[in-house]
Amino acid sequence: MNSGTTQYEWAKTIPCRNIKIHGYCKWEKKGCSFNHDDPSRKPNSETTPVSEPTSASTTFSAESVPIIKTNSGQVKTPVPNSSPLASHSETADTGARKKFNFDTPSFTPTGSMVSKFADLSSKLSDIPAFSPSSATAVPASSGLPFDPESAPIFTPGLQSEAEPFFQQTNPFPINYHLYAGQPPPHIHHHLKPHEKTVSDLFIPNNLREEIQRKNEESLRSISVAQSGLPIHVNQYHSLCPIDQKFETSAKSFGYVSSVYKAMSNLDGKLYTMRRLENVPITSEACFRSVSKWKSLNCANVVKLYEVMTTRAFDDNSLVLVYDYYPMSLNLLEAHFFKIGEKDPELITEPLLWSYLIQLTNALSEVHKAGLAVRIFDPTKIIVTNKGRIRLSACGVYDILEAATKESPKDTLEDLQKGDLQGMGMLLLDLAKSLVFSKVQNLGVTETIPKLTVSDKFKDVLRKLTTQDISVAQLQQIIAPEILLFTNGLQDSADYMEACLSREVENARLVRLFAKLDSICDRPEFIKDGSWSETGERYPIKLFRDYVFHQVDETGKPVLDLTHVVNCLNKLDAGVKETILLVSPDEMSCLIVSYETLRDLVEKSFRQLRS
Ligand SMILES: Nc1ncnc2c1ncn2[C@@H]1O[C@H](COP(=O)(O)OP(=O)(O)OP(=O)(O)O)[C@@H](O)[C@H]1O
Repeated sequence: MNSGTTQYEWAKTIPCRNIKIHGYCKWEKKGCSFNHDDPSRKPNSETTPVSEPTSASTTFSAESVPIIKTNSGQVKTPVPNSSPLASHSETADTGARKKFNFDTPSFTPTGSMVSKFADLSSKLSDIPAFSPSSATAVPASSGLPFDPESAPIFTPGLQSEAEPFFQQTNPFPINYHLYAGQPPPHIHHHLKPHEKTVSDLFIPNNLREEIQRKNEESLRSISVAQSGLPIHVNQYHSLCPIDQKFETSAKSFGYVSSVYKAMSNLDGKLYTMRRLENVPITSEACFRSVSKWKSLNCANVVKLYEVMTTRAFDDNSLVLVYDYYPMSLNLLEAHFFKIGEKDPELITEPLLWSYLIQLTNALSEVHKAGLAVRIFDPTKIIVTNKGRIRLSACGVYDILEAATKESPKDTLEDLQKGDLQGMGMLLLDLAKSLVFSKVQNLGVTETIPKLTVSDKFKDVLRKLTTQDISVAQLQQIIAPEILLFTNGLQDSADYMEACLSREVENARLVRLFAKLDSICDRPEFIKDGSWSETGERYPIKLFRDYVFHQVDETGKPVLDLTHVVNCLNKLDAGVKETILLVSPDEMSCLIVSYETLRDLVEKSFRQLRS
């Protein structure tokens, strides 16, 4: 065909089918012989800017995501059967014109996303809002007009002409590394009051690392073939030695003992098993005190759950089951040995006061329960957290004594007095490590004056080790220090709460991640276009792209954590704010609110589960 000439006169009266089908004819001025005087056409419709929002968007129904087939055969954008768009004067009467056509003058990027957004932002008010409507899919032929090609990528924050980049809606500087180390302190100095680093969004790295290490330690396991341990001991399985020394000498209790981590088959929780080999348990009477120990709840005593005898280890073992505290070390290991890379922690006077207060608390509770601790061995007190100690082998002596003796030698009162003295001796031993001169061979009364601690602490040590003092009297003497300690505990609780509040969003975000990923791109539904290529899942899929797969004007991935967190929080909250979602090929777009998206996610996830 020659441009500008009409070759076929007979065709002049026949309406051009391109106009019927596509809304315009791109050969109109280039030689097309057919009649282009379609009364429904507006002048220059073929030159309408492709980024014109009125022709760029469509509305979308939550309950039913109607389906349109594009010319390329792809099943595409949903169109509602009743929507604000239907009453739009231009779109209502030019339904056919706005169907997508590959021959439509193609969208030409204007250089950057900035200009695209700038065009769009001024027209935002023209984009009809999404309103959930019917649950029935609307066939393509009855679909509302939609020109996907002219729908630019859109980010809701781009309302301001002056601030066109969507990243600018984000309140924080971008940091792509979730777990990047803390920036050097001087960086903080230059931050404006409203500015934060990504690390401010999460719990401090050292705390996170500590918790992760504990989790790792909890998950550590060893095969039965390697450990030579039984597959299970009653309901406890997955036994793993905690004490790595594998010593077989009888130490603290006069019996060879070992400590294992084990999982209960009943509740799936981890417990600590203390096993003593070949204990001559002859009757149930040996376990007389066990019920009292089991009912004792104290923050400074490791809780005892169960005591049993077993032949699972091919001997007559006595097994005591306690709470499990991953990564804990006993006092000896914590302060006097280098364990792996960890140097022993220095003992200071504030730490000694803290230990004294915690042990006094333990004694007080134990004595109130009509029991006695009886052992103040530094290996039988564990440090479960920084500065937090717990008595770890309670109840063992009571059982051993009952198993080996006819009747107890000491009365409960004597044993309880002995506890105070035992505690004093333990603290004295710890305090000795502060002294550089040789005090090891001196008696108690000569050693105390040589200690490099305050007079008050020396006085307490003297009272504990050489005088008759009750727990109540001790509590009175150390009351001011208890208050100081309580103050520190409250500060620590506040700090932990603050850390927790930083991470509190993360749990719900993970749940959302899980849901989104469970719904989108399911391999078994790949052939079922109605699962995620159309229908109710399609907006979810587009939303996922909107959150995670944004690119900048050069096509480079935009890795903006704050955008991800913002979007997911809004989705979780189901806010009414609407966003425009555009398919990766820019052929489909839809406006949908977070509220609707949330309902869709919930509904689709429920469908998966049903
Ligand atoms: N409840 C517990 N949770 C976690 N770890 C614990 C617990 N009780 C003890 N441990 C740890 O187990 C390890 C061994 O403990 P302990 O020294 O009491 O056992 P042992 O060496 O077998 O005793 P013994 O001195 O009688 O030989 C220590 O590192 C201790 O911190």
